[in-house]
Amino acid sequence: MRITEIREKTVSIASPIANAFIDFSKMTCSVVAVITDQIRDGEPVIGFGFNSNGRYGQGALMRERFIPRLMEADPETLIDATNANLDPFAIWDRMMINEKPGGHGERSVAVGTLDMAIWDAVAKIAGQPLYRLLAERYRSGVADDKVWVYAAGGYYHPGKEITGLKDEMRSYRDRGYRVCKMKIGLAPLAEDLKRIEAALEVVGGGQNLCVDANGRFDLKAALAYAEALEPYGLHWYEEAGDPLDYGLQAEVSKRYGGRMATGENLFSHQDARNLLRYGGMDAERDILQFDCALSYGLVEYLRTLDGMAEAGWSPRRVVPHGGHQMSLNIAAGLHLGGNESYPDVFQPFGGFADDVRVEDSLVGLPDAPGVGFERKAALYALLKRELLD
Ligand SMILES: O=C([O-])CC(=O)C(=O)O
Ligand SMILES: [Mg+2]
Repeated sequence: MRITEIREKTVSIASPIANAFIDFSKMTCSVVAVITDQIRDGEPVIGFGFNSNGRYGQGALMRERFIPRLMEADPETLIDATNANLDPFAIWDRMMINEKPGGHGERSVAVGTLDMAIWDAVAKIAGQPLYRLLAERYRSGVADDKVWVYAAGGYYHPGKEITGLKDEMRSYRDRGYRVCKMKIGLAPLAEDLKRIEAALEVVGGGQNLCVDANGRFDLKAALAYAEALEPYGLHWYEEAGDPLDYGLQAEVSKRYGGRMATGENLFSHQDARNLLRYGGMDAERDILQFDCALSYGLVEYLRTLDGMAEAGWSPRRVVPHGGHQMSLNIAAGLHLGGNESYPDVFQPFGGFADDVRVEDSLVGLPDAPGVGFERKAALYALLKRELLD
């Protein structure tokens, strides 16, 4: 059993939206195909991956380091003999050979993208949906059959007035989402409060609205927002300050009475552990948002979850960033607390299988081998066009 070829391409996911820190006018994304010599239904097994959103395509790192390391390895060393399958852990170790510790940045995205494709191939070789394979290997067999999801959007957009924001939030609610998320921090506080109050008119109360500052605030601004937000009783207040400023997070956690969420820009189990050690977050109340695609993949995610358990955190406190099917599989298979969803933005990467409906903010997963990319027609068409044709 061996990987015969790995292909990668950078594609555009540009759009006119902006959060408090970046606009997405030049946003790109890596897509990869890991082609194996295994045959299922008369076709070679191919695993697909992509790098979520918000970090740019990582083709150069893959081409120069990670793909050659895998292709130069003795194929026997990348096999899981017990399960007669590829070994994602051996593959991860091989990709990370001669990489120094620390400084987790763009390489974690390159490795996370390849790792997604490896797990897709592993589940396809096993003939199982990934969430079931994960539940069998790591959670005594039973996957969740439904995952809680919330609708993320509420971006700043040229020409989008308050009525546009309300229409957007209403349309998420009409599509079965209970909790919705909107951006804050690009407008001044007073204007953001008007936007929040408008959204609250349509989502049915503070418990149904999250706000996301995308790491924009210094301590003073983060606290000013915390004080202004607290009376609304929001579902959560996300990424107030710089993702690595655990001191700021600890101070805001201490002063804000509601739930906080962060972690989408922490890319290693060491960074996640530092957040839990020094960020003052509450294991009974707060939410962690690590995204496997950005943070060295599922192999590293398992280490992050182990670190959380050691610190007394349940996996139910994790609701990953990214709105993609890989995190949805991890959520169902490893019993996380839910998953982000982008009903409208970052298409065709955001969103789940075409025939999956959201009901009362819950989604099921398709009964298809792998991650389920083939069950999302627009995404599968893109992967095929860019990587296989
Ligand atoms: O705007 C972004 O970069 C995405 C984001 O923060 C989220 O989905 O929470
Ligand atoms: Mg966010």
